[in-house]
Amino acid sequence: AEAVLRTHDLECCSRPKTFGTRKLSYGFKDISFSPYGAYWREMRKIAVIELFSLKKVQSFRYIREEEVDFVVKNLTESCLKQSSVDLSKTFFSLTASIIGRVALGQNFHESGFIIDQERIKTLVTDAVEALGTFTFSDIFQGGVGRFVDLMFQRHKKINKIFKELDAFYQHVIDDHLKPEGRKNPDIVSLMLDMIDKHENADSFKLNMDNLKAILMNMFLGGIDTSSIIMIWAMTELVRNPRVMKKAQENIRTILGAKRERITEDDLNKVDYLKLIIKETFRLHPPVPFIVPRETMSHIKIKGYDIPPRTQIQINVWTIGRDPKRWTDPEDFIPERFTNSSVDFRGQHFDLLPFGSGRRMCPAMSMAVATVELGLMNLLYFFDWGLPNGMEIGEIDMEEFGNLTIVKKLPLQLVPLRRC
Ligand code: HEM
Repeated sequence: AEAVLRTHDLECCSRPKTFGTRKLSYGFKDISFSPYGAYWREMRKIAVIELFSLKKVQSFRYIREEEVDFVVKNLTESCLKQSSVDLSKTFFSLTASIIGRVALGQNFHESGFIIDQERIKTLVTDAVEALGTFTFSDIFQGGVGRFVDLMFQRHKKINKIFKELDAFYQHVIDDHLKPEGRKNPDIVSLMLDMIDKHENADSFKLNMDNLKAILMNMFLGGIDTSSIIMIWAMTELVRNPRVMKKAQENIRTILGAKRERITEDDLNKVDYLKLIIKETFRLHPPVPFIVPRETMSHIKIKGYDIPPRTQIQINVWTIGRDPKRWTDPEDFIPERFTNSSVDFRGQHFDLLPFGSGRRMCPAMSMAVATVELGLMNLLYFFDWGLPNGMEIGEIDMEEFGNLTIVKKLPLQLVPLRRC
């Protein structure tokens, strides 16, 4: 669709039934990414009010800060060896650790955890890819599509991934159900408390499947996306030394030399980094087609009639590079946002990395806090070089993926400790 959709149009859309819910409900019931219908309204209310509210995001601040400190410590060790670092891996590990601790109260670095980070990476990557792949049921709703998918075993791989994730969630839930099991204020503990409270409610009753659906949403929606935007931001910065230098000078001047730690108290002091993040979202939205929507009622766009239950794909990647909307759209120029009110919070339809309207990303504040803190630390403490005499023009910019778009080749850079 052209970028002419008004907020009202996005309000008239929900998720297509075939997206997530059907695909993921083959292996086991009711575990879904982005549920649809009346059920999602209750789940979304819980997510927005109880799990991703600003207060909750603040309460997990210490986890983000500790995990970013851990990255800085590891990078400092790599500096001593003067070796290159796989920043794609570093960022994935950072976001996985944060989500792991926020959601489950457990850390993937800890030995003895039932699943290691490499396996989580494989599962999350495969699951996101499976979600973004069209199946016959997407096109032929009802029995025919499902039958053809069954014939071609289109769901076999998806089922396998989701069964493994289900077993993992179940294990963590069982641990939380043991006496003394709910010692951390993590999402599993919070939801188990809610399930207890809801037990006698007349209306919507939360159950274990709802809890697993929330965990699935957090794992598949939160790990990949936040790491992707940090990878692209660092890639653009090394390709644009002027911007990198300006960003580092800005951060180091404002925060002063010899700081031992950068915390979230520092985030609002530095403006230029915020412009860099906006510019990265414009050129590299991690979810280029946002997540599929379906019209709930008849709507009219630019004179075209769109009937109910039509699948809508909104190409925010193209909107972000549209020469009618942006000057020099292919260039990385954070200054374009100086004195501009355009933001990514769902109100400006030129820039929609988190979507908009009733199904927009409920965890935007949490994601932005992670991205800002991570990048600010990397830019304050380190200078960054290319490995093995590589030239800027040789940095590979190929994209890869379907539902999320990642830099195809890992980003390898050499850190030099500065501050
Ligand atoms: C930079 C990071 C992120 C980006 C770019 C992003 C982007 C998006 C987009 C484009 C959507 C669809 C919005 C729409 O249809 O209008 C979405 C939905 C969603 N996101 Fe995020 N997201 C990010 C981080 C996160 C995190 C950290 C979490 C959870 C921990 C999360 C959880 C969700 C959930 C649960 C939905 C589905 C909401 C619904 O269907 O009602 N996202 N996200």
